[in-house]
Amino acid sequence: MVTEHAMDTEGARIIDGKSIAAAVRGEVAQRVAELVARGIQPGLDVVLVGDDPASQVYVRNKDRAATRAGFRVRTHRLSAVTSQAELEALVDRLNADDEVDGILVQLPLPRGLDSDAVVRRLDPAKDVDGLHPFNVARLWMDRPGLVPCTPAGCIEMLDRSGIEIAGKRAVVLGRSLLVGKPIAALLLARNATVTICHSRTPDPAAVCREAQILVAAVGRPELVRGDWIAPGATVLDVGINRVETADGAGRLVGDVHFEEAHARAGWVTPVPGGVGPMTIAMLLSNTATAAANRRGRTSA
Ligand SMILES: Nc1nc2c(c(=O)[nH]1)N[C@@H](CN(C=O)c1ccc(C(=O)N[C@@H](CCC(=O)O)C(=O)O)cc1)CN2
Ligand SMILES: [Mg+2]
Repeated sequence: MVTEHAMDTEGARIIDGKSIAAAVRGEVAQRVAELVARGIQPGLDVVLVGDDPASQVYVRNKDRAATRAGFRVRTHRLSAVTSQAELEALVDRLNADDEVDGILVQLPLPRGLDSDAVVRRLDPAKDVDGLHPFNVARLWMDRPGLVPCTPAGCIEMLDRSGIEIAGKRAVVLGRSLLVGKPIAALLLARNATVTICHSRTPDPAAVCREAQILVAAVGRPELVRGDWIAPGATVLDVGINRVETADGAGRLVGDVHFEEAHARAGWVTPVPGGVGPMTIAMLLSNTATAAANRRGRTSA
């Protein structure tokens, strides 16, 4: 699960998101099998609006991973000219369908559609993205609820790598509803001392250098350089940025300059193969939780 290195000589230890995600998916498959054995077939409905190429890949991967884990999966593909009323009518129908345990509306929605209104329309008990205001409030109140998938995946990676959170200084770069704010809430709930940096923070490098746990989620390719990182820190890179290369093939980079981080940090997540794969694994986990909660079983 974790690649061992002696930090002084070989650099940071790599937190292998691919293998941790595979372990989580295996555990979820077990929980689904237990539900099925009790006569409950958990179901996930994924909604994709428009033809954004990245979203199409993510939705296909969600469908495939959920099917493999034993969920009944339906993917609803709507055209880019779908109206707000049509989209909300679909959400209403899925809310009312007792066989639907989880509803995921892939983001971003095409321009002109109000994603906040769509998310508010979801039944919070089926909101497996953890974005409905009810679930956001539960998170900040330290109450059990559905938690956004990528931040939940970050915590899972720390826990499964044996990295202590309580008492640590944590810095989160970015304040999005999908990642920055919820990861800050989760770290706070685990008794870290949390600072959020954003585009108006003076000298973010100096703030980041204070971090024992640094989470980068700003969508700026390789913004975080080696000298932003305290020696031995844990660095979670949530960024997934496609950059051009001389050969025209392009490549994926995170918000962190990997080689420089590797030379300074104690632990680091790669891109690809770090935080990204955890997003879908935690979606499956949330869907199993939603199914167990909705159907009156808490053991799964
Ligand atoms: N409704 C939601 N929309 C979006 C979410 C989300 O959690 N809920 N997150 C992102 C996209 N996303 C899932 O939807 C996602 C992003 C990345 C990965 C992943 O496995 N990345 C790989 C690289 C994949 C590649 O080659 O592009 C990695 O990092 O190794 C999975 C899911 C925005 N929308
Ligand atoms: Mg990654």
